[in-house]
Order: sequence, then C-alpha cells, then structure tokens
Amino acid sequence: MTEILVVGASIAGQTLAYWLARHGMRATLVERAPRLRTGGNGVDLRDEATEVAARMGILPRVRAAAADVRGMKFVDAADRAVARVNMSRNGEIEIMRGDLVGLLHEVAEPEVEYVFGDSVRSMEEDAGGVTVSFEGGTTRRFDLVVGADGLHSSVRRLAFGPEEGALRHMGHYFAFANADSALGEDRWVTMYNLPGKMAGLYRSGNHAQAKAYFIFRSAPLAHDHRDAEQHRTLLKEAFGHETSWRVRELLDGALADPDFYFDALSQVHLPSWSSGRVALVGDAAYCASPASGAGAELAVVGAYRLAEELAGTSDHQIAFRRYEEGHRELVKRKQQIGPNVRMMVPKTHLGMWARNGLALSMGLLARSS
Ligand SMILES: Cc1cc2nc3c(=O)[nH]c(=O)nc-3n(C[C@H](O)[C@H](O)[C@H](O)COP(=O)(O)OP(=O)(O)OC[C@H]3O[C@@H](n4cnc5c(N)ncnc54)[C@H](O)[C@@H]3O)c2cc1C
Repeated sequence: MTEILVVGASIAGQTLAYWLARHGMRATLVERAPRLRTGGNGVDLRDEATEVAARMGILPRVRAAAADVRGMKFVDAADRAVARVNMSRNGEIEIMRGDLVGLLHEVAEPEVEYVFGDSVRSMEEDAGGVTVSFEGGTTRRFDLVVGADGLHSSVRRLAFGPEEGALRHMGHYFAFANADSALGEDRWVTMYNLPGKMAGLYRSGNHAQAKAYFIFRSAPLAHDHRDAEQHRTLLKEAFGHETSWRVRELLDGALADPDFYFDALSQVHLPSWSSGRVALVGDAAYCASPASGAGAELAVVGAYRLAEELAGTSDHQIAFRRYEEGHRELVKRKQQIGPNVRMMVPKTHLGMWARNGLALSMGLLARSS
C-alpha cells in the first residue's frame, strides 16, 4: 500500500488525506500545532470546490454552517454607510475557516492517522522512497511526501529552497483578530478606509464572535512571520496614530487578542509544484492571498485533483505532472487579485471617492433591476 505523509492538517491537507485514504492509500497527517488551528474569518467554496464537498458528504453541513453575510458596506468616520454592495452568491458558500477545518476533520479522522504537535525536520530521498526525520525525534519512511503546510511551508523550504524564491510580496500587510461582538452591523462586512489603509469588522449571521481586520499598503518590511510581538509593533506603527471611526477600539482589541494573526499579503509562485517524491498543495504551492477570496477553493480542488491523479497511476511523476496541468489554469485566474485590492484599499482620497461612487451605483442598479 502506498504510504504518503501529508504535512499540515488544515484545508488542503485534510482534504488530500481523506481522498488518498478513499483511493486506498495510507495517509499520515502531521500538524505542527498541538490541535487543529481554527482561527480566521470567512472563506469561500464555489464551483468545483462545492462539488468536492458534496462528494465528501459534508455539503449539507457546510451549508448549515454558512456564514450568512449579506454584503460589504463602506463607512465614513461617523460610521455612516456611504455605500453598500450586496454579495451575489451564485452558488458560492462562505463559511468560517474554523468551521470548515472542523468539518473536514470529522470526515478525515476515521480514515487517516493524525499526529499533532510535530513537524518534519529533514527529508532524505532515494530511489525507493523518502526517509523523514521528525522534530519530535522519530524517523519514518514514506513513498511520497506532500507539503500542505501553508504560506510559509517548511516542506517547500526543504525540497525547493529558501522561501524568498517562492513568495511574491503584494504590496500590503494584513491582520485578523477577534473584536468586541457589540461592534459592527450584523451580517455585514464593514470597511473604513484611509488612503492606503483599511480597518474593518466582519459580523456573520451565524456566529456571535465579531472579527476585526486591517490592511495597509507598504513596501516589504523587515518582518519575521513567526514573531508575534514584532507583528503587534508593525500594526501599531501603521494604525496607532489613527483616532477616527473605531480604529483605536479595534486596534486595542486586536493587540490584546492571543489569536491575533498578521502577515504580508503574499502569493506563492513556483515553476513546478513537485520535486522528486515531494509535492505541494494549497497555499504552500500556490497561495493567492486572503485578498483573492479563493484560498480554500484552490486548496480543496487542488487536493482532490492530486489524490485523483495519484490513484490513476503507479508513477508518481506522471501523477504530479497531471495534477499540475489540471490545476494551473484555475490558480492563474485566482491569483489575479489587483481589482480586489484596489476595491478594498484605494490609495488616495480620490480613489476612495471613486470606489464609493461605483459601489453606490452598483447598489442602485441592483435595487432597480
Ligand atoms: C490560523 C489561520 C487563519 C487564517 N485565516 C484566514 C482568513 O481569515 N481568510 C483567508 O482567506 N485565509 C485565511 N487563512 C489562510 C487559508 O486557510 C488558506 O488560504 C486556504 O484555506 C488554504 O489552506 P491550506 O490548507 O493550504 O493552508 P493553511 O490553512 O494555512 O494551513 C496550513 C497548516 O499547516 C500547518 N503547518 C504550518 N507549518 C507546518 C509545519 N512545518 N509542520 C506541520 N504543520 C505545519 C499550519 O499550522 C496549518 O494548520 C488562514 C490560515 C491560518 C493558518
């Protein structure tokens, strides 16, 4: 039986491990965190990703847990909505990231070996397989290894070299945190802009916990993605002197939140998603960034395709090539995030005015049609 190590138990990793097991392969999932990481805001499933969820038997529960957000509203400093954009769903389902991670765990757990609190220290490949040394001190042998360990993938670093070669800085930094749930309007994403910055609130109809988020434009900063204290300092530098709207309140809450999450808005671009017996899936291979609204979709569809291709041939090189050929086009489309970023974070007052005018006319059009 083919033995596959999948590194990272989130959306890509759990989907992949589930389908590998369904195709008769043995999947071991190793997750660095001591338990599932359930933080984050809403993520979207649409088109083929929704079909994959249906084939996994979780679609009714995904729908039941859907975030129930009506749309986005742009507010002024006095918290008045200057424009609203209703979200036209067209079959798309928004679900809190943690809920999706939990549902995937429910179906994968009976089929898959989970190892929490450990990670890969080194990998040595030979003609017959890969010998993996774990940080916890054990050594095991696998036929293949798949990195599903996110934007700052360790598997990618070990098999493809330093992450600087893969990451593309998209000119912004972002942060998410829990917020005072009395703030914001139920079922609306609220965005408040200053030139090159946005502070916002996310209130889903199905979840009591409000979420705060921040985005700001910046050239690359000397930034260590593991250093939470430094992240707090950088966010404070970007927003600490802003007193308008609710920025101070949201910032104070975010800085005190242990689940605070900060990173550069980055994408992953690689000429190939595999090297020998090691492949990558999800953000590790082709992160499109949270501004794409497509991270979960790319992860679910990519994982499903990779498992299908591995099931279709005993030659992993052919499978890896077919997975890539089948998935590149979707990735390329979803990595085009320029319009989303310009809409969320206009650079100037004029840009904000133009965006609000456009949003207003879209709202009026929607009302009259
Ligand atoms: C805490 C968190 C919050 C997020 N919030 C949002 C959000 O609000 N909106 C949004 O659009 N996207 C968010 N994302 C990113 C989003 O989950 C992905 O874009 C997308 O769903 C693809 O998922 P993935 O499984 O490829 O990667 P991820 O969801 O990033 O998962 C990677 C997994 O690998 C684990 N891992 C990392 N390094 C190692 C290692 N060396 N060894 C073992 N395990 C490792 C991580 O702990 C994590 O569980 C978030 C990611 C995380 C981790």
